[in-house]
Amino acid sequence: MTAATTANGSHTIEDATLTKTPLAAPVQETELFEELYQMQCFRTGEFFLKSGQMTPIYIDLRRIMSSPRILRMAAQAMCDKIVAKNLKFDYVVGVPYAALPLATLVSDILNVPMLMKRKEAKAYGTKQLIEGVYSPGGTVLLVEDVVTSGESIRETAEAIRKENLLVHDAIAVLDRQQGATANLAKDELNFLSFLTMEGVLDGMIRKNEMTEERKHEIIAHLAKPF
Ligand SMILES: O=P(O)(O)OC[C@H]1O[C@H](OP(=O)(O)OP(=O)(O)O)[C@H](O)[C@@H]1O
Repeated sequence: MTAATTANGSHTIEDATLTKTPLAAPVQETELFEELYQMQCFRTGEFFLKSGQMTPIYIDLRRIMSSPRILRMAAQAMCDKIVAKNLKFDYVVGVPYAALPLATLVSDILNVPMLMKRKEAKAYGTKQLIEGVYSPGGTVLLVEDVVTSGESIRETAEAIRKENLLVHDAIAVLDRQQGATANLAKDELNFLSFLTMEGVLDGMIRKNEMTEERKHEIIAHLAKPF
């Protein structure tokens, strides 16, 4: 391993001994839905989101860290999309906190270095908001678990751009389809997801846990501004 020092004293780590982990067979949407369903990641009822909005369906992907196999499958699904879209980046950053385990695996599968963005800078130590080894001008790919408004991605991109890093793309396991794509485009962020809310609701219909009528009610509810 070699560490190259740049003009401002930051480093890049180059490890010629690392090779990319071969990608497994592409993950299918229905396959990942089934695993998330079995892990009880989809809950109907009344829940409140970060935005304060009530939602009749809550999607909790934090649960999957308790299954290394499913966590890896979700990361692999994003990697399939990253490779298919030919996204170019030098670092992977998870949107804290829920996406950190996913970002770690994306970094591992694609053999691209990871950085970590803190929610708040510490008042001691180096006081850095972005942890890890990087060079200004590098490009970051943001990784999320579930996206609602896209605000958490936007905040993370803003902090990263302040460090003179570039961000063009963000990818999530699941898009709740509540305006994130359009919101993020305003900040010149291209947003992709592997699963969608509509896909989840269709999966729940297949499980006889939802009717078509209820699906349309939920989609109409989620389309309301918040
Ligand atoms: O698109 P948004 O409207 O920003 O909502 C999505 C964000 O909300 C959740 O995180 P949360 O804020 O609950 O924090 P956590 O990841 O620390 O659990 C989720 O993990 C996303 O980061």
